[in-house]
Amino acid sequence: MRPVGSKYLLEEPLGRGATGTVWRARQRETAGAEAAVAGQPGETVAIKVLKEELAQDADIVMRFLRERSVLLRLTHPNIVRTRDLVVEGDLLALVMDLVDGPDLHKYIRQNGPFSPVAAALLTAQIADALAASHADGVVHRDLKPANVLLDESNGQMKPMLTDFGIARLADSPGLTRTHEFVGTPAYVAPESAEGRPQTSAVDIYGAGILLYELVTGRPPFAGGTALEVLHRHLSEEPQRPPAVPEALWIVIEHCLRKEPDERPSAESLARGLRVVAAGIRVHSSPDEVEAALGVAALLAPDPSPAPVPGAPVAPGSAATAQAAAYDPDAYDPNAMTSVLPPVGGADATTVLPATAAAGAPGGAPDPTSVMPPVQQPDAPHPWQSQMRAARDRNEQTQMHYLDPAEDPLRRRPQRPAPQMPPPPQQPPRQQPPRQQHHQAPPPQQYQPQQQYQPQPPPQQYAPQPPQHYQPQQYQQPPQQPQYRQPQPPPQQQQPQPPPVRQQPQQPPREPRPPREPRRRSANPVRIPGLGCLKGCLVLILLLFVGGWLVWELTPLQSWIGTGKGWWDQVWSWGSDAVDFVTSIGDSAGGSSGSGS
Ligand SMILES: Nc1ncnc2c1ncn2[C@@H]1O[C@H](COP(=O)(O)OP(=O)(O)OP(=O)(O)O)[C@@H](O)[C@H]1O
Repeated sequence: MRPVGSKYLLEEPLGRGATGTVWRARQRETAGAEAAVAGQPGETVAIKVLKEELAQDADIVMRFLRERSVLLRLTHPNIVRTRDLVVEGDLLALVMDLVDGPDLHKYIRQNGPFSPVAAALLTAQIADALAASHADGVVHRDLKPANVLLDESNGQMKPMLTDFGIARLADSPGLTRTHEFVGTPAYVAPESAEGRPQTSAVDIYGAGILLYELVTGRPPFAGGTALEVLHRHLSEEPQRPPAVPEALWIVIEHCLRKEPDERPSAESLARGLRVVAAGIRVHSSPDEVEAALGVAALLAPDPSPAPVPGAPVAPGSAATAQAAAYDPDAYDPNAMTSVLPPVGGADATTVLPATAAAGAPGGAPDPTSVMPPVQQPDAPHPWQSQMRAARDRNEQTQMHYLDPAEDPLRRRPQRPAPQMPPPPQQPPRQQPPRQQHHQAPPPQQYQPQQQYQPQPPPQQYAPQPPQHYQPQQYQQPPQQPQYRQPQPPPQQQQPQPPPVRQQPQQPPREPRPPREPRRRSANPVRIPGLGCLKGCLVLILLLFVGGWLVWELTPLQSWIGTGKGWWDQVWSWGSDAVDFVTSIGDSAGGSSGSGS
């Protein structure tokens, strides 16, 4: 079991999605005032741990924190409640209510399609959730069966919409750099596929696709590559399958209009679906049947769709005025966030930039009252302070980079360098700045096309020559080639952004002089022991054995005509030698004696 912050323990994974893994988890202690739901120790919750690559991206972390108040305040019987948001080191997690039941995608795979009545009633509840969030200015943008959980806890199936706010992360380059397709092609509205202005109508389109899938078991535009599916959304008119009653088809067809301005509001959709459900039952009254067939009258185009913050809005559309209130030129997520009422108590208020509180002191959100936050030019961004505060609050298992030179597992014994003339001076190496995720870059401008158009990968992830990623700690003396980096050729040194965090400057180490080349041995053949007494004895032994072999195995004996064995011959040679030495001694003694 893994702790998340100080308050939660991850127990087992429930599922994995494009943006992270959802875990069943347990509350260790009551959460602080910054959480929307304090919870009780021992309580079971669901925690979505965002993918590491997202959590390591300062831009996404900031985005996530900005979404905090959006996520925490969304409460509706058909919306999975977000209880808390955890930032711990490189971990980013959403704490949610645990829903006891499968998601709609799994349910359809296991049980097949719903009856038209059940599908209409289920989608009506999802439309209720959408109506509430749209009224709050929040567009889901990733509506699909996998994001609808079926709460079966009370003996009946209640659809619960989840993953609000996660789609906003998709706007960040953090996802597009992974070359994954952000969003699910089968559920993407034509305007999103084209990068056209988006409003809450994208959720209505998603609801239409979902309703179609609930009744038929598959979405209308599926199969083939993602591009083919997107193309079908743009160009193909869906055909009514035999399983879909006519009244229900009228609703689906209105939701799937290519032009977003022709789609109904979520509220109208919910009402229309209930009317249809009443008129397509087995025992419907003639009036109910007639009302169902006349449902088109209830599905008038939404006069004021909620704009997606940051998305360009079609000129002249009803959403233009609202969107203009957010920012006429570019999307400033802070402006959006600053209008949101604080959630969760006193601490939550500090989440918001100070200027935001003045602009929107709680209460119902009103997009027209958005006050852009006033920022001091050199002051840290309010969300940077918030990010730091969140990290500090949750910091438990911080990971630290360990200099390999200081790593006791990697460090080599250092011998004193021999006294050598200094090597020729190397030019100082250019140290590339290392992107630190603890400090965030300024918020990026929202690009609506970013989600579906290939983007050049952002600089911090761009493939670089290896020397651009060599941190200073990897500088090692020349005799440790495994840590050496190749000298960058001058033309490869590209201009780099200034480093966001200064590393403490380490005094430059003296490069070690290259080792003196090893002298060749004077004994290239390397006879063992040669040059010492042992060597002499070994040599004598070798000569003795060699002589024996030559004596015994060659016709040398017969040539000399001794007929003796090796030992006898050696003995007689030895005796001869002794006699010779003795005779010399005697003759020397005799001559000296005669002389005297
Ligand atoms: N609050 C929750 N309670 C219980 N189970 C949950 C909860 N949230 C998600 N799950 C389960 O976890 C699984 C993964 O959820 P996730 O939202 O990551 O999946 P996804 O919607 O397919 O992914 P994505 O939308 O990121 O592509 C789902 O199958 C869902 O059943």
